[in-house]
Amino acid sequence: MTAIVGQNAPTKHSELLAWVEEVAALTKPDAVRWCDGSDAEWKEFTDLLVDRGVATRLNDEAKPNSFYFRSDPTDVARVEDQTFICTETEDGAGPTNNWSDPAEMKQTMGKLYDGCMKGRTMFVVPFCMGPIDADDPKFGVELTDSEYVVISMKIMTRMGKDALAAMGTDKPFVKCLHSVGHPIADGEQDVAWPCNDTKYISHFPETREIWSYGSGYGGNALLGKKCYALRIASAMAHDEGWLAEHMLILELTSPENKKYVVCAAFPSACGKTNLAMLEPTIPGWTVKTLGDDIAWMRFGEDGRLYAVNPENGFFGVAPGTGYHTNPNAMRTIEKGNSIFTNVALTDHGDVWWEEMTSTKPKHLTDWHGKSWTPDNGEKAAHPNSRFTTPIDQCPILSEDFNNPKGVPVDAILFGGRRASTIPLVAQSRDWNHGAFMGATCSSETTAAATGAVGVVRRDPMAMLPFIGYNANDYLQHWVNIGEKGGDKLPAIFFVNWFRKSDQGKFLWPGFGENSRVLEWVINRLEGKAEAVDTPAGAIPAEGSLNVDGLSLTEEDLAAATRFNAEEWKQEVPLIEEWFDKLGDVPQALRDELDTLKQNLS
Ligand SMILES: Nc1nc2c(ncn2[C@@H]2O[C@H](COP(=O)(O)OP(=O)(O)OP(=O)(O)O)[C@@H](O)[C@H]2O)c(=O)[nH]1
Ligand SMILES: O=C([O-])CC(=O)C(=O)O
Ligand SMILES: [Mn+2]
Repeated sequence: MTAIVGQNAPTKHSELLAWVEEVAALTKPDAVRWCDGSDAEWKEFTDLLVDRGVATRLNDEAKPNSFYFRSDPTDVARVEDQTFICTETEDGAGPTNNWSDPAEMKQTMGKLYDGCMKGRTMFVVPFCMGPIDADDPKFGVELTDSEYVVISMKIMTRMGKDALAAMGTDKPFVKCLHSVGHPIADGEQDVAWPCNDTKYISHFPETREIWSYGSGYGGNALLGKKCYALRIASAMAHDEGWLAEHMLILELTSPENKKYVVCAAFPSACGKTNLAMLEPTIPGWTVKTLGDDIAWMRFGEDGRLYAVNPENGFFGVAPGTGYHTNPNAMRTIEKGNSIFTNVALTDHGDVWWEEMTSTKPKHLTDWHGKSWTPDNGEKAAHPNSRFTTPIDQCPILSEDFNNPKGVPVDAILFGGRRASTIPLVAQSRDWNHGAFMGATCSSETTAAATGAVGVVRRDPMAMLPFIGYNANDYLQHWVNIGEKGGDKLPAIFFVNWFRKSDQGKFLWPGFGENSRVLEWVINRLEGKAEAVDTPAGAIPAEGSLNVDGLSLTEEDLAAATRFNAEEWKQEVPLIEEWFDKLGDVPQALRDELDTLKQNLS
């Protein structure tokens, strides 16, 4: 194996070479292949996957150069129960993460990795999170035995020979080890979606390493995404004085032609992709997209916070995406060069999912590979089925997407999926109140992670599954950023598109109409919108939210936007319970809870 690694290696990076050799010796692949990220490589891999019957090439007229995958039905989402933060002390991982001792975890997983790539090729996938020409480019190398992961990483990151060249001979990189955990014995046939019932998604923030085993699903297997750009990066950000957050980034231009940048943190499958690509329904406003899932925010020379999207593609929730909800996502995927996983296949070789079109096709092949008709009572696409598509195909991509310095942030929104209590929009009094809003954010669980759907849980800054260290230290870091940034920091708001009527209907139409809330947010920054102070923050005064041309009854509008003291009195003990669970919550946030209680009484 040494010979194979050494001979073909297009790098002289000694630490990388040694690590590739070490992993190859452990996992025992049949071959090692260095990936260059070229179009020829993409063609070779996708041809091979189609020949093997693993992928289906979509109809070239509908989705050129695009491929369809069905996963194993057990491997469809992130596995939070099997996700670990491995730090020297248990306190390092804090009260919200699964903790394991690093040495113990490496021993357990070392046994699983032993020979796990037999019958497969180990791919070496160099990548950079964020622009390669950044001042301090953040490199990674993923070693994986999955071709699906390689082609997905080509879409989602700056992957291949340019990243490898920029790493030189000694630049630091995050070691990302991944195996589907499904060796092929001599003479055995491979399966379409190899994986293993035993899964571990482990992070070693102190040594900046990731070990993933047993899953091929996005958030578990594309290690540049949640594992690196959130869990490991949040630990880096803590040490280096910046923020790595589960946020979209959008640029908004007002009718006066003034530009603003808004970042928004919503939990998984709660509307980031949709808001990032929003088509405003109000005249004169335009939106451009910078990112739909992750924002890295650093202080610029002028003392403001600047946001960069470390990714290079979208890994978006398919169901609910259509021309009526997110036309820009549809236009992005229609250009092709995309991967679709666990959606349904039409009889014409195109893809379909629930709510993509208002009428359902007469016949489909569903995500299980079974014949499907509209009357069979089952969903054709898995609720967490996804499209993987290059960001540069987005018709409203901001010119600043590749700007290594990022864009200065004017406002941060936190949000969740709450049927009651939380008003459509509320502005925080100041940074610490905003951090309190983020820290106490709660949301109904979605299909993006395995486990029950629709259960309300606290999800601080939409980062509960993604904080790579102690959650209290993370919250303290937010407070510290507030002290450092002072009055140059973005204003913080809380939004909730998901409040429901007593009949269980969404009160607010959402999607493009959310532009009205963005307009109110900007008008607040400009001192042009009236608000009413409530214990939950400042909410729109009557008439200050633009509802021109919106078909919504007065009652529904009032119900969507109102502050209800009774509901908030019920919320307080839940927040107290949450803080008790966290334990060592920053004093500044405990003070905010006291203020809330005082204001309510
Ligand atoms: N009612 C309502 N639903 C929305 C709105 N925006 C998004 N959704 C729904 O939220 C779900 C997922 O939204 P996405 O935008 O893909 O979620 P995301 O936050 O990008 O999720 P991850 O990629 O998992 O981090 C879909 O089912 C959408 O239809 C909205 O304004 N109102
Ligand atoms: O990580 C994933 O698989 C997809 C995602 O954005 C999330 O779950 O928040
Ligand atoms: Mn996400």
